[in-house]
Amino acid sequence: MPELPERIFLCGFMGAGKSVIGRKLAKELECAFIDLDDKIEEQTGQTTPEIFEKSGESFFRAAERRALLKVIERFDGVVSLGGGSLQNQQVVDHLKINGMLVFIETPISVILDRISQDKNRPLLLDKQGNPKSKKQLRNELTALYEKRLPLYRQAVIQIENDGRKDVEDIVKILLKKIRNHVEDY
Ligand SMILES: Nc1ncnc2c1ncn2[C@@H]1O[C@H](COP(=O)(O)OP(=O)(O)O)[C@@H](O)[C@H]1O
Ligand SMILES: O=C(O)C1=C[C@@H](OP(=O)(O)O)[C@@H](O)[C@H](O)C1
Ligand SMILES: [Mg+2]
Repeated sequence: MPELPERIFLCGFMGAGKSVIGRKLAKELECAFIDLDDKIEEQTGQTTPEIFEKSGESFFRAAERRALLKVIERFDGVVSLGGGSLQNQQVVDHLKINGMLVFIETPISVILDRISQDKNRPLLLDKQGNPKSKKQLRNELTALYEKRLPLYRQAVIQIENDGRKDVEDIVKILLKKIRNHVEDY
C-alpha cells in the first residue's frame, strides 16, 4: 500500500460535515486531527463569534490564513478547514502542494436544515446577533456557495454528504476513495 499524503485537508461549505467527518477519518487512519477553527480560537484566545463581533470578518480571515500556514509547516494528519478557508487560488495551490484536498459536497437545502439555527457561525446571524430569516439565509448562502464552488471543485477527491448516509458510512466511503487515489497515483 503506497503511503498516504502527509496531510489530508477537508474543504466544503459551512455545515457540510468537515469537522465531524475529519475527526472520525483521523481516528480510522490512526493519525492526528486538527480543526482549523479550533486553531484560530486557540491562537487568538477568542471564540469565532467573538472575533467576528469585535474585530470583523477580515481580521478573522487574516487569522485563518496565519493558522493555516502554521498547520502546513508543523502538522501532519487530517485537517478540517473552515468553509471560507479556501480564500483564493493561491491558498488552494498551497494546499495542493502540501497535501490531499478533499471536497465534502452538501446541497444548500441540507445545510440550511443542519445549521440555520447555529449561533456559533457568525455568517448565519444578522447585525444584532439573531438568526437571519430562512429566505435571506437561503439567498445569501446560495450566492456564497456558488462563489466558492470553483475553489472547492479543485479538490482531487469529492464526496457527497447529503444527509442520506450517517457519518460512519461517509467515512468508510471516503477511506476507500483516498486509498484508491493513492494506489492509482
Ligand atoms: N451524514 C450526517 N448525518 C447526520 N448529521 C450530520 C452528517 N454530517 C454532518 N452532520 C451534522 O451536521 C452538523 C454540521 O457538521 P460539521 O462537521 O460541524 O460541519 P462543518 O465543519 O463542515 O461546518 C453537525 O451537527 C454534524 O453532526
Ligand atoms: O464559511 C465560512 O466562512 C465560515 C465557516 C466556519 O467553519 P465551518 O465551515 O466548519 O462551519 C468558520 O470558519 C467561520 O464561521 C466562517
Ligand atoms: Mg467545522
